[in-house]
Order: sequence, then structure tokens, then C-alpha cells
Amino acid sequence: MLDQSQGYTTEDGRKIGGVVMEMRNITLRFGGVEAIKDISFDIREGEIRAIIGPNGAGKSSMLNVISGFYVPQEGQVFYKGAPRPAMKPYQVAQQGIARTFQNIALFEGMSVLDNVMTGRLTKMKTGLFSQALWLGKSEKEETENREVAEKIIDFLEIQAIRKTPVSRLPYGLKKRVELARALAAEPSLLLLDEPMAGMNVEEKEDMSRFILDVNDEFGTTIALIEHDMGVVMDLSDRVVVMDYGKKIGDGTPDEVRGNQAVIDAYLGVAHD
Ligand SMILES: Nc1ncnc2c1ncn2[C@@H]1O[C@H](COP(=O)(O)OP(=O)(O)OP(=O)(O)O)[C@@H](O)[C@H]1O
Repeated sequence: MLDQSQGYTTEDGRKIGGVVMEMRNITLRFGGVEAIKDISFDIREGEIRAIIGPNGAGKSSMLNVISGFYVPQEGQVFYKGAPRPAMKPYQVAQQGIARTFQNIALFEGMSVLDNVMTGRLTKMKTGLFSQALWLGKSEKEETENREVAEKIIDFLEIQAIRKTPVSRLPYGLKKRVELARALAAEPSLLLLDEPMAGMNVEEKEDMSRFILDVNDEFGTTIALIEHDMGVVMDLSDRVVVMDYGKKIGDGTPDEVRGNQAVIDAYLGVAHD
């Protein structure tokens, strides 16, 4: 049972906390196109929250509103209880929000370790100049950053490729490196943009396991968007379903699976 202030306990006994982010009556337009139409939902501390829907439903637009990249024309985003103003990407990172991208955005020529280290940039307190000169405080910071990066590399089981240039990796591993880089920022809210897109069955299973492990081990709240309904159902605590910019379902995977509007949307039943 969902208690609005206290959260809830999942079927597998995990405690889900209060609301971390609330989307209240969000409408987002691109010229004449309404990509998001008056949608409200929340994301709770410690939960894995999925946003799913067919092509063009508005999922990416919604993830970009959550991440602060798009500011909706109507409605308000609340983060940790306060209305969130328009923010620059580095301010979003400083608020403890990190994300991955649908089209992998790694530095192809750099090693896995160096890519993961770039995820630490927002944490660095000393300037690049002292970093370059390897001076006192920055040396300590560099060591700390490296320790976090190595810990995450171990956690995601990519030790064997830590010195390999990203350009040489298969697609599934690149996606895992992107996850590692996002985790390097030690986010409290992790946003995943179609983390399983383009993967084979085995890679999808691996990615699902890592997402669950991240949530379990670090207590990270995770919001993800996904086109494929099947893969997120086992993974998610609650699911928002979008279609043509509207919210057509919101609930546990079982509730959503039994929702006729959701079934129709996925079967491509005609709209009014
Ligand atoms: N930058 C943009 N400029 C204009 N229209 C846009 C823009 N981004 C999205 N749209 C439109 O908004 C609607 C929702 O698109 P969005 O990419 O959010 O859907 P989606 O559910 O993520 O789709 P997909 O699963 O195909 O990635 C579509 O009609 C799309 O054409």
C-alpha cells in the first residue's frame, strides 16, 4: 500500500522512502507539437521507477524534463520538496543527478578508466592547474577519485578492460562503461535512457542485474525510460506508461500489465 508521506514496502521486502521528485501537471511543447500533456507522477527514494511507452510517446522528452535539460511550459518539477528552477547541466550534477544517454556519449579514444574518471569531474574541488602540477591537495583528491572509479569498475565487473580504449569495445560493454561513468558521480538519482536498447538477450540480463545491484548496494534511486515493456517489468517497482504525450497508466508492473489502455497502446489500437 502506498502511503503518500512514508513510502511503501515492495513485494520483495525493500523499503521505499518519501517522494524525491514530483512532476506536477507537466506540459512540454515543441512549437505546435505537445510532447507531454499535463502529466503528474512522483519518484520515491530508493525505488526503481520506469517510464515506458511506444515510439514517440514522449519518454525522452520526459527524461529531459526530469534531468532539468528541458523546462516545461506548464507545470512544476519539485525536487527534494522544493520547486526546481531552470538549471545548467553542472548544477543538475551538483544536485546529485546523473544520467546515461540512449546514443552512447563516451570518449571513444580514451580508456575505460579515464572515461569513468570523467564522471568524477563535478566532484573535483581543486582546479585543473593544480591537478596538472600534481600539488598537495589535488594529489589527495586524485587518489580519492581513482579509488571511487576503481571501486565502481570492480562492481560492474569491467576490471579486465579498464585500460582498453572504448572504441574497441562491443556495444553492450560500452553501455556498461556509461553506467560506470554515471555512477562515478555517486548520484542519489540516476537516470537511464533506454539502458537495454540495441542489446542481445544476454546483455539485457546483465544490465538488468547491474541496475538491481546498484539500487541494492548503493541505495540509488533510479528512473529509467524504456521502449520494450518486457525488460522493465521484472526490474521496476512502479511504472508510468505514456502514449501520445499522455499518461495512460501508473502503478506496479502487475497493475500496469492489466491496464486495458496500456494493452491497447502496445497493440497499436487506434486513438480517437
Ligand atoms: N527537439 C524536438 N523538437 C521537436 N519535436 C520534438 C523534439 N523532441 C521530441 N519531439 C516530438 O515530441 C514527441 C515525443 O518525442 P520523444 O522523443 O519524447 O518520444 P519517445 O517516447 O522518447 O520516442 P522513442 O521511443 O521513439 O525514442 C514526438 O512527436 C517527437 O517528434
